[in-house]
Amino acid sequence: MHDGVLADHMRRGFYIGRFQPYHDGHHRMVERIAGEVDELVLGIGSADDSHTRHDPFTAGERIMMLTKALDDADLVIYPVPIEDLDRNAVWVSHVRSMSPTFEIAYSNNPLVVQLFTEAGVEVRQSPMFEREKLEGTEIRERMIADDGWEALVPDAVVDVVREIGGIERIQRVSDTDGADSYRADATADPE
Ligand SMILES: Nc1ncnc2c1ncn2[C@@H]1O[C@H](COP(=O)(O)OP(=O)(O)OP(=O)(O)O)[C@@H](O)[C@H]1O
Ligand SMILES: NC(=O)c1ccc[n+]([C@@H]2O[C@H](COP(=O)(O)O)[C@@H](O)[C@H]2O)c1
Repeated sequence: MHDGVLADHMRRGFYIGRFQPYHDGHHRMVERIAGEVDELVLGIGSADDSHTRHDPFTAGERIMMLTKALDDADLVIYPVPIEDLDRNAVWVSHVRSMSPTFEIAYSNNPLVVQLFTEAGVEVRQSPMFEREKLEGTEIRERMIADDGWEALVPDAVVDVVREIGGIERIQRVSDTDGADSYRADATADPE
């Protein structure tokens, strides 16, 4: 089939987040997006970050979370890891180089909105859903306390977090964050 014909009938969106973890706020946003596009690229932002209090989960683990959570959705999804760059000015080109093509970008992140808008990409925002609790930072704090986080993420995400030992990991790395913990001698005297 000719590309132009396909584009006339099918819309593909792009939604990027760190998804640390993928939670019910993200899920509600994707459900809303599903009413507007046929296919959705899910950009796994800061893809190379993991094993810290702020970014506990690897790109692969985040792919598992959102793929399983969206198993029943009436939407074709393409999870694509996107590493960070030092230069915001070329970030949209970087995204495009990694992603299937898309017509609409979805984000509530002001920098992401700014960069896509400057690049001439249509950007759509959504309301924030129950933001007082549907926030990655709040959910990670609850994971560290292992108290009440399960109700704020899709059931499939609970399963993935349990499968990968995610609670033990975030508890452990949140104790050692700030130390150069990948170096065995990080706390040793440099002399
Ligand atoms: N509750 C929510 N309702 C609607 N959109 C949300 C909600 N939470 C996050 N988003 C949006 O989803 C995108 C990805 O967000 P992100 O992965 O940073 O989650 P977060 O909850 O803001 O996490 P963190 O606290 O770790 O920054 C952003 O555009 C963000 O504004
Ligand atoms: N210069 C860059 O690398 C650049 C610019 C804008 C957004 N991002 C990334 O896009 C993602 C945006 O997601 P959030 O809305 O979850 O913050 C983050 O991972 C952020 O680091 C990276």
